[in-house]
Amino acid sequence: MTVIVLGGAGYVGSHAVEMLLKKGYDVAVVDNLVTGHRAALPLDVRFYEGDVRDHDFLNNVFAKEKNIEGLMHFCAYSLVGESMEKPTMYFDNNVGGCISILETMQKFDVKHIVFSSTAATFGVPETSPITEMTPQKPINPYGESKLIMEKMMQWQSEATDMTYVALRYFNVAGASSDGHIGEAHKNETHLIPIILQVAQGKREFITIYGNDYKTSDGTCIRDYIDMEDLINAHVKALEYLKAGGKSNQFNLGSSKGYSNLEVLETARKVTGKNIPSILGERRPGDPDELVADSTKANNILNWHAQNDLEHIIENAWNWHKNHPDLYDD
Ligand SMILES: NC(=O)c1ccc[n+]([C@@H]2O[C@H](COP(=O)([O-])OP(=O)(O)OC[C@H]3O[C@@H](n4cnc5c(N)ncnc54)[C@H](O)[C@@H]3O)[C@@H](O)[C@H]2O)c1
Ligand SMILES: O=c1ccn([C@@H]2O[C@H](COP(=O)(O)OP(=O)(O)O[C@H]3O[C@H](CO)[C@H](O)[C@H](O)[C@H]3O)[C@@H](O)[C@H]2O)c(=O)[nH]1
Repeated sequence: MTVIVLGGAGYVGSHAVEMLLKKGYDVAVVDNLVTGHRAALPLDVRFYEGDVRDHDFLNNVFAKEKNIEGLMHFCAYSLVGESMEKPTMYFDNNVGGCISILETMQKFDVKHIVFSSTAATFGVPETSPITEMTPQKPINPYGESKLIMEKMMQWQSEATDMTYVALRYFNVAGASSDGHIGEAHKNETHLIPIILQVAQGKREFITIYGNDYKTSDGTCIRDYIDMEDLINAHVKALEYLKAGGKSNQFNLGSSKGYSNLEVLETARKVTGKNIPSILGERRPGDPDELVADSTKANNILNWHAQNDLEHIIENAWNWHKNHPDLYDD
């Protein structure tokens, strides 16, 4: 039985492929490489290059991969700032891709899908930490597109016998512990990899966006989740669905928040580098604090984050040091 990983050449998807293979699953990967890297995948994995919005392409893949027990779906555009400038591009790819995937699942009677949602579906929450009962009120097209995807999955699961799990990631970071794959976004905007690029000497300084937020030191607070913990949750979610679990949604984080300055200090400690920083303006659309309450994932999936921020940065630093040019493609 096969698991198809859609978006498997991306940052999160490539770590999912690695863990599924390690655990003995048969894996096939679909990716159009718009932001992904072929080099992030093992050479011998079955790889289909194409766009999930292309119905004929996806039909051909599903027809070839006969015994599909489930999908993991990572394909998306996922930059908040870019989504504010190009909303239709985000709805086209994220929602359009989801329509095509759900239709193809139905046609080929594929029963289960685990997919990436995001803390960005919550917008600026009124309370913290954020549970699954917290109202979802996205404040940008990216978060809105992911909320629409969640709702499409829900309606489709009511209309057919497919089941899904939406995993709402908080801030994903880190790399595989053996150091051979890691975060290699073509257009990097995330805090930890940018800080590590400064530590490597590839950038002069990190700009910390704003210090007048309603937090202890004035900088934003985020909840960082380790890549390997995150992928573990995907495997548990797939097994939960295969065992007959009902469609569900889970918030995934460590349940502990770190301010941007605390992240910077931890990176200085891990790398032993000075890492110069300057203070900049607030970045539009940044909530003060996003911290997950992952009790539900613990109760139902028997999942909790095991690795702390220091471990996350150690693995990320290991990857960045050993891959100064990231992937070569
Ligand atoms: N990285 C984070 O902190 C974070 C947080 C919350 C949610 N997410 C979600 O997790 C998922 C993976 O994120 P990532 O950081 O690995 O991003 P990524 O850009 O590295 O990976 C996305 C992958 O999907 C592929 N893709 C995109 N559109 C496609 C299409 N139409 N057809 C085929 N392939 C397509 C890309 O080429 C890429 O390989 C995304 O859905 C993102 O929204 C990420
Ligand atoms: O150069 C930088 C980059 C980021 N930041 C700050 O660092 C914090 C974290 O920013 P990231 O860009 O690393 O991550 P986000 O919190 O914006 O977003 C990430 O986590 C979200 C959920 O929490 C969504 O899932 C989203 O897709 C994902 O990119 C924010 O306060 C941001 O302003 C800086 O100060 N300087």
